[in-house]
Amino acid sequence: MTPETLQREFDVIVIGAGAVGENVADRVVQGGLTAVLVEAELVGGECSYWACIPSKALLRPGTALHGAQSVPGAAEAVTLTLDAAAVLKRRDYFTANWQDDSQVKWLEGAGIELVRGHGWITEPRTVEVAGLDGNTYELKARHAVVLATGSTPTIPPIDGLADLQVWGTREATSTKDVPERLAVIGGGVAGSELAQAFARLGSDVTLVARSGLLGTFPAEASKLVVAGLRADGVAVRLNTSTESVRENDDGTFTLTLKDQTPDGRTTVTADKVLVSTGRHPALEGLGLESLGFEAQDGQPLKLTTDSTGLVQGLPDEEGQDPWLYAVGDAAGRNFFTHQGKYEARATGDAIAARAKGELSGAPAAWSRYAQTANQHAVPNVVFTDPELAAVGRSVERAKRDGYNVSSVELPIQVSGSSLHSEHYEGWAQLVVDEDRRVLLGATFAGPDVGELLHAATIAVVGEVPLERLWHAVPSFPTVSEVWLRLLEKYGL
Ligand SMILES: Cc1cc2nc3c(=O)[nH]c(=O)nc-3n(C[C@H](O)[C@H](O)[C@H](O)COP(=O)(O)OP(=O)(O)OC[C@H]3O[C@@H](n4cnc5c(N)ncnc54)[C@H](O)[C@@H]3O)c2cc1C
Ligand SMILES: NC(=O)c1ccc[n+]([C@@H]2O[C@H](COP(=O)([O-])OP(=O)(O)OC[C@H]3O[C@@H](n4cnc5c(N)ncnc54)[C@H](O)[C@@H]3O)[C@@H](O)[C@H]2O)c1
Repeated sequence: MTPETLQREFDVIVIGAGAVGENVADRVVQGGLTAVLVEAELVGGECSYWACIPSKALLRPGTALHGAQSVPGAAEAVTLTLDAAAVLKRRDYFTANWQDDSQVKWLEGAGIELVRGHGWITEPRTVEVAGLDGNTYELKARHAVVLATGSTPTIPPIDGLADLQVWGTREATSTKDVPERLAVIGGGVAGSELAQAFARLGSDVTLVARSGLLGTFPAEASKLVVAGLRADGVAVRLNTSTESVRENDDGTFTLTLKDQTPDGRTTVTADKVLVSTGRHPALEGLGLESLGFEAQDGQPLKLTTDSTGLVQGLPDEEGQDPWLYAVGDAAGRNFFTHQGKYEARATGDAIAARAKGELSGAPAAWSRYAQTANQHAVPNVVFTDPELAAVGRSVERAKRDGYNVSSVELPIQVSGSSLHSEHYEGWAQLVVDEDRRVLLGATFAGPDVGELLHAATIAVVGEVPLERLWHAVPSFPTVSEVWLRLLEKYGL
């Protein structure tokens, strides 16, 4: 077939059909507009095939097994270790074997068009797509173009690394085999979760963190995860930088680590090396330079968006609505699926409202068009065992933002936690705005605390006065009773 150039017009063009792009398109169509999604790989994006879903599928069996092993009576019934092949098979099920048919079907049902290929902006409201079918598509947007292109791994400048075929999180989450020895560089969320997943699947894991583990959490919380990883046999090397990585003749890798040993250096040999040292917005090759956006100081390009996701820095056009938006990882504010989808809902609704003349200028905070929670209440859970869960401001962040802050902390020791498992260890913290006596943030660490988080998110978003929160009685005997203990310790 001779390749063709096809011209199409839509109300809204969304580049990137990850969870975030899908949600923008859905809201736009629900708002009465037409939308096309442009996707270069799989509809569903990183989260469905290489990130949240497969990583949680790899973690959950180990957490379930450890849960049973931690309860006398059940522990006696557990006589074997994880069946790695069965875990990988279940992971394959959750990623639909890296086929996106069901997501495509969903798009069809939702009335969203799909063009498969790599897209980039050629001029305002115009996107060209090098179609995977060999055709070129020239797409025009009557109202908006949305960048929902996700993020790409940031590769650290470690000697030797650039030349080697090491694992990123994609290779780790989609692996068909469990390596005998795995070295993980990066002590953030992905590194901690995947180190534990592979340790429990049978790998001999070394996790190298240049400072503390999970450094964005309070130290009392993250140290419980360090203990959990070490209990699973992970060699957690804190305050250790990776000087070089080399491939050996037998295909294994040797890392030279700079640490506090008398020699100042040690080496670790592994069959696979996972690099999980953060991500940055995927904004390259999108034609943004033609609009005047340039990367600064050798750093990856970053955009600034307003509360509706509108990209800042483009000239106003007389009589025209603004047209360029960025959401989810591409917007570079939060790298979480749930928060990206929240942004997508607000952005999709704002685009539809602007198109219908129902919204002009900036929307009111907390209206359906504004991503106000981004400033106050971003929840996140680290799915290690024990888990970490946090929402809102930390004490340090609240102080920096000028709040009159106090905090209250406790080990989680309630009837619910004793019943949950033998030797339950947990920690909880509330961050309080003393002027308004409302919560600014909360952190929980411990087995299964992820499910405690939404109560805290509601309290922060609702700005529930502590005196009223006191009347939210946690059921007995749940781990949630830690809320009562925290409020009592606070003085209520
Ligand atoms: C290992 C790992 C585990 C994670 N676990 C969690 C978790 O448990 N919970 C959580 O909330 N978050 C988690 N995250 C973060 C989460 O995966 C991301 O925040 C989320 O995927 C972002 O969604 P998105 O739609 O913005 O981007 P993506 O899912 O990356 O989708 C972007 C899409 O755009 C496409 N694209 C990019 N450029 C173009 C182009 N020029 N033309 C056409 N298509 C293009 C890509 O192919 C991709 O499909 C995890 C991340 C990692 C790495
Ligand atoms: N459960 C979840 O919600 C979940 C799970 C995994 C990933 N994610 C998201 O995916 C994103 C990427 O995850 P991630 O763990 O790669 O990022 P991250 O930002 O959580 O952690 C990156 C880690 O790498 C370290 N690092 C950076 N440069 C380094 C260098 N040169 N040498 C050694 N260490 C270095 C940082 O200090 C940090 O500890 C995160 O922002 C997170 O939001 C979320």
